[in-house]
Amino acid sequence: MSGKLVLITGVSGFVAGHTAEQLLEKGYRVRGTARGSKYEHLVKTVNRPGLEFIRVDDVATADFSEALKGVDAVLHIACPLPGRKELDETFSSAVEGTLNFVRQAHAAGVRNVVVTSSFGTLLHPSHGPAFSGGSLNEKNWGEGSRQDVIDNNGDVFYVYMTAKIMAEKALWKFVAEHPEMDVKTILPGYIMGPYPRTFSLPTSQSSLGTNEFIWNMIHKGDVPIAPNWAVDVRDVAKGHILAMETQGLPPADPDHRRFIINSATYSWKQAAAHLIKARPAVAAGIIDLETAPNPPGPLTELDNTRAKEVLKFGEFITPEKTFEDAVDDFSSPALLGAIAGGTLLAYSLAPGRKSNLPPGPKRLPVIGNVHQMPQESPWLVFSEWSKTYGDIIHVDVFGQSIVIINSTQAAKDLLDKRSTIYSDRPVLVRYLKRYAMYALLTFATTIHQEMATLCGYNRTFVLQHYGDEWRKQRRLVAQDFGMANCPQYYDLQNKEARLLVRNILKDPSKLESEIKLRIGIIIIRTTYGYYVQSADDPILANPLTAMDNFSKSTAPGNFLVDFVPSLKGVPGWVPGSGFLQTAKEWKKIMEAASWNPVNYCRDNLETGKTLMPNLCGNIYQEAGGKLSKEAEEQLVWASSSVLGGGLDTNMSSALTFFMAMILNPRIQKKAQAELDEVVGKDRLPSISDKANLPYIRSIMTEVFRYFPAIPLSIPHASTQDDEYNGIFIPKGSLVMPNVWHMLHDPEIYPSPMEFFPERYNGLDSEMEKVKDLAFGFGRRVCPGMHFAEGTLFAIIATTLATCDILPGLDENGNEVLPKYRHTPGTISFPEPFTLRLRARSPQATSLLAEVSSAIE
Ligand code: HEM
Repeated sequence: MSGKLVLITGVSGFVAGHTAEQLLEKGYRVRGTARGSKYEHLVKTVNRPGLEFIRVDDVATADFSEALKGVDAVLHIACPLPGRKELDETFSSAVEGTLNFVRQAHAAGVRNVVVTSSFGTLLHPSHGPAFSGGSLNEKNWGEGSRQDVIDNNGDVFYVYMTAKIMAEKALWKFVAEHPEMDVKTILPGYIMGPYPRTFSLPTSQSSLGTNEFIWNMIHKGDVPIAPNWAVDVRDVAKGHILAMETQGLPPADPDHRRFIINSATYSWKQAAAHLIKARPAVAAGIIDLETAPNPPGPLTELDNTRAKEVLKFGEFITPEKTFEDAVDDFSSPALLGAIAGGTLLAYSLAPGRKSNLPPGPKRLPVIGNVHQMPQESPWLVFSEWSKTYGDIIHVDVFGQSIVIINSTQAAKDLLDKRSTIYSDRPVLVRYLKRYAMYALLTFATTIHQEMATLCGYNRTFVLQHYGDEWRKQRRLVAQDFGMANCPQYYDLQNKEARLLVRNILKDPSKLESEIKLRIGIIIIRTTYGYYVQSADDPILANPLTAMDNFSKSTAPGNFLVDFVPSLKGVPGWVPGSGFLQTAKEWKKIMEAASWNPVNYCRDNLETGKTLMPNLCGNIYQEAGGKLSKEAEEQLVWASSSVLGGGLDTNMSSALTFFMAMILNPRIQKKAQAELDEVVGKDRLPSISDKANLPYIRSIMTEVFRYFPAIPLSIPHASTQDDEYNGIFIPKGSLVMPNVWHMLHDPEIYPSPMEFFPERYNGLDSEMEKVKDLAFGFGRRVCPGMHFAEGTLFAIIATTLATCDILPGLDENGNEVLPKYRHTPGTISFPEPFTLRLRARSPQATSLLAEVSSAIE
């Protein structure tokens, strides 16, 4: 068939590039399709006799008539990956990406068609069959459905495999209707190996393809738990060509026309052991794989007998050679140079996408993005980075765009002004989770991990995508805790603040537990109309246990399912699937914690036991005592977000207040003078005094600034491609405002590490600027901010009016001052410290003693 013309789609890709090279070597002529910018690049940079290019932008919709002219056979290798499209769009572009091309090939009279499919079509997207021993052959088919993907929260593997299954099934349906077509499909394992030399080398880590696994393995990275089916890219190319050349198979029969192309099952441990010997130069970069999690069951083989017998494939390249050649390519100066220049901002290399980083050595090295990601107090590290990289740091962590914003202006421009496209919450894709969890985003991953999802924590709107369900739940909370409604809860907040001070005065060692209890009481009472009696009251204790489980479930590495989300489909008997049981139990606790108080509220409305007003009670009363099932569910999950959103945050700020006061006796004196003058000593202050107490307001604001409870806010996600000041921000970016940095900018807040309420000159307009940052942005801004201020103000004013706050003492009676140190996590607390309270006067003590602890 020498001299015949073969059309290859997506010719600049890893497999297609090798296929083109091998065809040229065999004497074929090759026409390759490429998308716009790649096409331009190829035309300028590649000049090889027998090889021509044609521009095709979207395989799902393009007109291939020009491309198909005079063609003898076609190899359809271009593969539209799931990317960040809507689900239906992903599926239809996968199916149409195949059908559109094959239909046109048929219309153009081209019969010989080879289509690249995937091992993913052989098994269920859960990967269960991959870890059950035995072997898979071409007769196996995976079942994937849209509902399955949704049930698995859009897990990337589910999306990818389901799209591939749908596309290949649609193809065989078409072939059945057109039996004159000579179609074959190629099902490769994990494709690895060297890059084709005719085309440019990858220019970013995220474009290394599956070779990225090897790259990570030799750069102190981690390796995925995968079925370990290894095939050399050159063999995949060879498989396409042999399939194209093989004639006379039974027509329209997928059972004889699908070909698994796979060399062997080859574990990471085997690969590591081999490379340490064969390529000692990379040995130091390989982590100890003995500690890597084991697959959940015995690996299944991919049976390549049909390729050997029907295609006369001959010997496959061994995985050892594949790994060696890939590693050799990695150390080629050309590839290293290309990557080192661009990985931090992989986007910057695509046309129209710009880097904001200066060229040259200041760029973080390629792997540094992940390994340099700070584990503790990342806001402090990002703040340092801003000195080098500027106000917007755009990091690519294994293909996930993360935008760290260190400037108030940029945060407001993007998250407030463009809130229509920056109000989503991130779904952290598998790789980001896998790698960054260890390093970067303990805080961000806390909100979107698989275990957390299994336990049902993703149902409250704090974690939800920007959409209808979020909107409905949020409306309920925002309306009840909005500014105008807050005064209805002042009495309760005042009373609990007073009981708090009275109890800590008695026993200062209870500082933390008492703050937690009192804030818990306030929130449960205002949300459900139930007055919590003690810390072990199940109505408070259950949600606290649920929150605690949430932290455990989201702690990096605690649950294997976080590493392989698709394990959720694994049957319970598979070793290692114990997490399913735990998830079940924790889900039960979460459900009880969320439903019980709502049930209490509803069922006791008529008896009068439900204390009014309260969020749920108000909603039931408005609806005449009964809600539809859907509305009730919304209320349950909306109300459960109040404790989650309001407890730790308020508690952190209250602790910061006590810490700052211990360190600043001068400020205490000045605040007490204001309180004595405005409120007098005959009564306790109240939230209604707030308007007349500018210095107390300034202290409260300075608490928010000095030690913001959520220093990196809760990350938002973008839902559209965007550009800001020449920087391209891709759709799906995780956007993280470094609020701590903004509130410690010395240009705006001189001597930022000093607790200095005078910096606001008593001006509310200046104080608002702090709250504008500390409570988040745009449509996601904290709906409880006014309510939270009420609680905190009551605690600050009551404590200062009645007590002096003194440092705790060590065992020798020496004063111990607290240190400005953060605990890790999304919500950060000052590190534990001790204090003493001293009543300012007998009168203050008796005013506190008079506070009733009756249920109200
Ligand atoms: C000092 C106390 C508090 C601080 C510092 C604080 C801060 C924040 C911040 C920074 C966010 C993220 C906003 C964003 O994504 O841009 C947030 C969200 C949220 N907060 Fe607060 N908060 C506090 C108290 C409360 C209280 C008392 C409630 C209960 C009413 C509450 C409920 C929520 C909820 C439900 C969200 C999620 C909003 C959404 O995703 O749409 N917070 N908060």
